[in-house]
Amino acid sequence: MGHIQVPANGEKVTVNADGSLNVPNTPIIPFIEGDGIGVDITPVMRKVIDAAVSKAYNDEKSIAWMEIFCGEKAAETYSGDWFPAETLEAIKEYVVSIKGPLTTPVGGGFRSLNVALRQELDLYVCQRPVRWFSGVPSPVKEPNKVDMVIFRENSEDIYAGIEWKAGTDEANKVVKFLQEEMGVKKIRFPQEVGIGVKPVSEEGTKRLVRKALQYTIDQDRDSLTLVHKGNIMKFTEGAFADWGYELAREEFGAQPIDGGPWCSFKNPNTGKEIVVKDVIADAMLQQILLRPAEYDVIATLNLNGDYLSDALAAQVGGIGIAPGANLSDDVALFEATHGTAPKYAGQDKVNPGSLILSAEMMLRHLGWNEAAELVVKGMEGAIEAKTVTYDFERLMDGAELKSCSEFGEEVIKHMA
Ligand SMILES: NC(=O)C1=CN([C@@H]2O[C@H](COP(=O)(O)OP(=O)(O)OC[C@H]3O[C@@H](n4cnc5c(N)ncnc54)[C@H](OP(=O)(O)O)[C@@H]3O)[C@@H](O)[C@H]2O)C=CC1
Ligand SMILES: O=C(O)CCC(=O)C(=O)O
Ligand SMILES: [Mg+2]
Repeated sequence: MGHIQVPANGEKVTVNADGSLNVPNTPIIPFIEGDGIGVDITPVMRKVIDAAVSKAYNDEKSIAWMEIFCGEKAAETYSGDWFPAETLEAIKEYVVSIKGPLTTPVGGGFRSLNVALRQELDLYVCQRPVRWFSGVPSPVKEPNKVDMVIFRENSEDIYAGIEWKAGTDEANKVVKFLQEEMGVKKIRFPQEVGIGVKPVSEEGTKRLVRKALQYTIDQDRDSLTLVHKGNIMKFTEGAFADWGYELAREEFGAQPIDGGPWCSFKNPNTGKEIVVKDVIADAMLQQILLRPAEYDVIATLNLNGDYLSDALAAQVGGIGIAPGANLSDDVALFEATHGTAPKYAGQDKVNPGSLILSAEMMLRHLGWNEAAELVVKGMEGAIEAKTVTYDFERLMDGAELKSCSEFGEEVIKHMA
């Protein structure tokens, strides 16, 4: 049964044949409130975005928010269905939407609702920009040197959840197949072993790296780094790097540097050199701490991207301020990097910055850059005034502790 109420005052965003968007003055934007702290941060995000849009366009534009359901609120609304079909349909039909974090139901048949959403909608890019806002407390000496954009492959890898529990018939069958038909002798304890599969394809890799390189060109960035553990997992992570370089050479005309595999090409818009390089994943975790200025756009596999996102976020203030987007060729679903932080749920305490900045990305995606600029101005102003939530307050000298909703009010105040 349908539970989505379509706002009467709004219109749909549509996609043109060339992939660009038609954005009406009152676009209908579906939102999922989210579990845990979703109840705290989502209303604050909406209020901040409404204020920015109203101010930027003199009330000539506004967002017609449309609540859609997933996770715990869906289970309550749809008699136990955590993942309603009409939610998926709405995300597809309305093209641009935003979500709060989701918990995975225990025994609900889903490994992760977030991963399921990405898979069902083929949102193959997880784009996570990481940059420092002046005044944000950081554990590193020069957080201003961190300015990277992660393109995390969002549909493949060990993250796809193809695995079998130890001791089950399925796990035993896979082990038997590997040993008897594939000649595998390296399974250390074959009797009681959980076993997983790591699919990484040429098509999946190339479509991700293509998006990352196009972004590098469009945003006039300096380099793209392929992050992988190909020295150990040669045919999955190693192939990711090989296919990434191949794409750079074949589709972007990159030429090898000193015999390769690093290569470079000229940005067709600016003539500036773009370097395509690679770094092994464990070394990358050191590099981002010691030499962050050398890294710009990053393309990586699903699990590496998950780890890198939180590690990089920590360098610029933590996951309370880390935004993101899940993208296919036409659908965009914006979401924070963090999860449901259940211990803080309903306390009006956490930092809504991550979801606000995810919505700021959404405004830019809609072409509403003036409103996006106001959001950034408001965030910068609130942080510089040291009126911040607990996560920043505990690390800042002389800061004034604000609740989640009060921080939202501060952001709005500083848009003026
Ligand atoms: N996309 C999604 O919907 C995601 C969902 N999840 C799910 O969320 C649940 C909880 O995961 P968990 O591993 O605890 O990770 P979380 O990201 O939910 O929280 C970990 C810690 O990060 C800090 N934190 C998170 N969000 C904020 C915020 N808005 N403001 C300030 N600090 C914040 C808190 O740190 P401190 O304690 O130091 O204050 C918190 O305890 C799991 O079910 C997981 O699967 C996880 C990641 C993404
Ligand atoms: O889906 C989840 O529960 C976790 C996902 C996650 O950590 C991420 O996408 O960064
Ligand atoms: Mg994560």
